Amino acid sequence: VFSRLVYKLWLGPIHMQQKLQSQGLKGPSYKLLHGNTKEIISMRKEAIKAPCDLGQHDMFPRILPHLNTWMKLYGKNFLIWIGNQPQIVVTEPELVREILTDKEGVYRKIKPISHAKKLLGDGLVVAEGEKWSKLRKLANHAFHGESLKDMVSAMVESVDTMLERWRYHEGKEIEVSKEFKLLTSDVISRTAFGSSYVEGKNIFDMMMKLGVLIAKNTFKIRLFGLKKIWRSKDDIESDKIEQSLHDSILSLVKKREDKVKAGESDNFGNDFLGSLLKVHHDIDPKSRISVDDIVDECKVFYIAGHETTSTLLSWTVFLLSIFTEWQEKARDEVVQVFGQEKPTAEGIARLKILTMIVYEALRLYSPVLSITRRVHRNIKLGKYEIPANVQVNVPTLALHRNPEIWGKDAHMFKPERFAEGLANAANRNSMAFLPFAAGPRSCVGNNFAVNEAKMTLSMILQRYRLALSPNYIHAPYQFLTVQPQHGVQIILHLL
Ligand code: HEM
Repeated sequence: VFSRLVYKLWLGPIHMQQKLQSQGLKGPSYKLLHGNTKEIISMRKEAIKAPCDLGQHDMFPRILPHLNTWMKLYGKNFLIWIGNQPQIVVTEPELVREILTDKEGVYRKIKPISHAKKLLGDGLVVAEGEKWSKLRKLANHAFHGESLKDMVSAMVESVDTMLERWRYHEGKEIEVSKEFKLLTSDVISRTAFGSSYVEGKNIFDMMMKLGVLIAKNTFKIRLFGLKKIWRSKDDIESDKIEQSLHDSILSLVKKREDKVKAGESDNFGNDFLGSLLKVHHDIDPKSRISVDDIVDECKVFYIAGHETTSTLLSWTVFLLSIFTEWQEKARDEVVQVFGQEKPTAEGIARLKILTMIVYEALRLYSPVLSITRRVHRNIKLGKYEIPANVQVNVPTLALHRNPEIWGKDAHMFKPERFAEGLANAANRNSMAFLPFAAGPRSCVGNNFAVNEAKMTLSMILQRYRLALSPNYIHAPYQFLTVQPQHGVQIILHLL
């Protein structure tokens, strides 16, 4: 046991470090047990001590200061250590393409552990192989094409409910990031699960509590096997939350099933939950999914379906409130397309300026910071020979602000970059803009999120002129996604 431990914690990492360094993959040196996590934690603490200047839109040095420092020292691709786990940070677009477009299953998802496992289970975000194909097919159907068009009226209803609350803040300040959390929770509840935010409120509350535990324990190194003999206060709490979360989602599922059993409905419904239940009851056992799969899938869509989009909305409103010329342009376009009528799916697709603004917000304030994979077997990545079980980490923000791709003004808000469409931005480099990743595991909710954001912004712009409150403090920080730490305070001027 002792010699295995010595190998795992010291000789193995040192040997791996030499092997990778000899190929040119340099990086901060491995430290016993912690790897580089202590340095990472202290650099991150230091970087967020003071707020940013309002004109600073390059978040990389603030949110990922360790990568910013090490990129300067070690180049575009380098090696870091998360505990005794080697991780290669990759920012070269050609290598990123090899990783994200892999069809042979070499670059696999990392199975979440501890509190993250309780949040995501084994749903679509982490599933692999046949299970992934089955779940992805269901989600593709539920969140694309015609299904998306059918969701428009539910989205409009949710935005209407939010704007009703905003009436009490006209001419005054409102903190919009909280509002957008409520809104996006309501939208995903209505569109995917046929309920309202109020019904799903305890589910969202529990997920946020798990989110807090994940954030608190990120980079905490636990000795292998220790968990089996000693459980921390956070472990015990997250066990309890996981159980309650499971029970709450199950009761939502049962409610839908009971309606069919009682003859109140002749099918499980056309929304995402309905399609999951249909597959659960499929006559072909090979096609079926279990109840636990349904619960995990609901968890994934509750969390992925609202947290990211609310962050996107907060940053876009922040940007519109300081770049008022773009706010005016976007409003002119919205009024031209919809007048004062409610947005429609066809009209949303015609909003060119608003799309450019949303893309530029996603480039600068990308809600998801990085994409991580585990190398399943020995593989050649560009010129590097990567051994199995090494992780690769693509910090998408590093590509989004790369001046070699985007030009010297990469750190500035310039929606005109996207004037010729997504494919023609960034010198047609398709790996330069990755807010939704790319390849087979790219975001299944991409169109849903962009539609929801454009719909919400259209309805806000039809009614209000947005001005940034002097109380706003510019402090992007990471909590699951990249959030405005102190919210986004906006003054609403009725038009
Ligand atoms: C602005 C909003 C959003 C952003 C920036 C975003 C970003 C991402 C990214 C970067 C990934 C890839 C993660 C990886 O490969 O490690 C991803 C995957 C995923 N996203 Fe999103 N997302 C957004 C909205 C949504 C919404 C609204 C939903 C659900 C309705 C959703 C559901 C998912 C799912 C299920 C996956 C996993 C797909 C798979 O592995 O096959 N996302 N998202």
